[in-house]
Amino acid sequence: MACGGVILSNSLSFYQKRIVMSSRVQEKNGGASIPHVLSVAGSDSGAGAGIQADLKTCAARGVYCSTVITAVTAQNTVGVQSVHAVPEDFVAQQLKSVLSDMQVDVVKSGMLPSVGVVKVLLQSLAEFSVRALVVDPVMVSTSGDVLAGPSILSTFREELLPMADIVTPNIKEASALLGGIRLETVADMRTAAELLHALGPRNVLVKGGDLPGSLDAVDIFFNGEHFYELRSSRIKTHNTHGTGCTLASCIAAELAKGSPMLTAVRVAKRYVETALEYSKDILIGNGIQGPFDHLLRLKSGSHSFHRKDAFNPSDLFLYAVTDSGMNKKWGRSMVDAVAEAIQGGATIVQLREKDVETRDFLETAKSCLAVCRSHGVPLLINDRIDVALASDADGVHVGQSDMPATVARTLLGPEKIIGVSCKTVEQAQQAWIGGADYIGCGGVYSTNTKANNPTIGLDGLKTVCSASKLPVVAIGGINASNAGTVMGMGVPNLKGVAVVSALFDRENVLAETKKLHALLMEASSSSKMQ
Ligand SMILES: Cc1ncc(COP(=O)(O)OP(=O)(O)O)c(N)n1
Ligand SMILES: Cc1ncsc1CCOP(=O)(O)O
Ligand SMILES: [Mg+2]
Repeated sequence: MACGGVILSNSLSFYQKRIVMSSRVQEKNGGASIPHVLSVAGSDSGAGAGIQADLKTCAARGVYCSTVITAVTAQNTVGVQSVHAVPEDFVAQQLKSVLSDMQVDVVKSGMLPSVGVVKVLLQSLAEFSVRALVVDPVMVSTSGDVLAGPSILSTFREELLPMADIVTPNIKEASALLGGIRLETVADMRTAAELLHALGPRNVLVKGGDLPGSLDAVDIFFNGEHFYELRSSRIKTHNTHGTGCTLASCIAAELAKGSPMLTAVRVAKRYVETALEYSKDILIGNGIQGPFDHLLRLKSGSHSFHRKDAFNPSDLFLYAVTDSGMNKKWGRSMVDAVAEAIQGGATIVQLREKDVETRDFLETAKSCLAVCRSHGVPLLINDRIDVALASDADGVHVGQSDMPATVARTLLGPEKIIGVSCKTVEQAQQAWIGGADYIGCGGVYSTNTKANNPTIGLDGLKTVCSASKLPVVAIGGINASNAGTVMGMGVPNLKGVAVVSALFDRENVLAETKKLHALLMEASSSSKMQ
């Protein structure tokens, strides 16, 4: 592949391409480049899915989006009434117009209605290199209408997927791509992800939104080495038309901004979940599946531009609590430690700084917040409501002798996350009444990190979890040797573990976080199978 005098081989990884391409952009422009996604997809007249969803998603994520229209559909919230495929040579002309002129970072493909259109796209990608290709293998609309027939499957499998940096099928699409195999469980989704990966894409995300009988929406991400089970709460709403297009274009947008693949996927899932939650009651059209509001602005009575992401209990899965003493001992800054923990799989971060000056605490909070935000990971502040407010962190964690949850809620407002430490069922009940979002329960085991903290053991943890109306994270003396036991118990409401020394009183935060993440994944999936 050649473009602008730079040869970009398909065998280069996304990261290698990023380095080569960013130097090229600087050479060409001598200035800042604008993240740019090209959406190659069908038009949806109802504007919930397709090109329209991609444009709105990229706008919401601060990324420029150009468009190549492959088909024009007449559709609404009832279904697809008619499809008019754009002639292949005209698709080719659109691709040439965009790619020969503009610096596209990532191509996202959606509806590709014929083998000819797939081939035209692949030819264009051979002529004009881009950093990444995100393939949403659209086959059937959410209303059940066929958008790409079975004749295209072998071209997808043999020619398109090997070029993809990520492919994002739902269960039906994954099954169709794999010759109709039955996909009924999360274990089946893992198998499908592995089989699809063998067809050549660098990463696979099998979306489990249609999986029956699960409370959470579970997606399986596989990068050829590791599986990640990505959970988000299932939002009760009919306004889900266009979620697949939106997820894929948000992944493309985050990649265009420079995020690593897993981060892009996590951010995209959170974005879709936030938009669905925000839009769950809006009414557009008379059909059974409505569109949602990508820009979070249309709800009647709501005129605020910014709305924080809703709290997601699955964020408690691997909860990293900082300690500047430990990080100093190992010679690293707080920001570096937090960045490594997130890279290793931490799903939420709490700054717990007992002995720092307020001004330093605030500066650290702001720097860590920038890292957390860029990865879609919430940042909480321990004890200090003032620091949380001043830094605009995502919330606070308070104990039984800190600010009561009700007061914290009044000070912070409805959108911030509040966690409360509880050792007993009564405290858990109070936390719920006070408007907390989750409880931290422990110390489960003894620890040197917090002095004079009686342990409650696994039995105490089980008792509180079973009675709690809020999601729970376990804390206290948890490390690689016992995290599996804690998560493997499979008690109700227990969503994860919070750890300090097992991550930060170690030489290699990244490796320790990865190890703990893998152990938790294994324990939680085996407890679900019991
Ligand atoms: C997730 C989580 N759970 C419990 C605690 C302990 O909070 P607290 O009881 O207020 O004790 P300190 O951490 O402030 O010493 C926590 N920090 N995080
Ligand atoms: C803050 C806190 N609250 C209860 S135990 C504890 C300390 C947990 O630290 P570690 O994970 O190092 O045992
Ligand atoms: Mg406290």
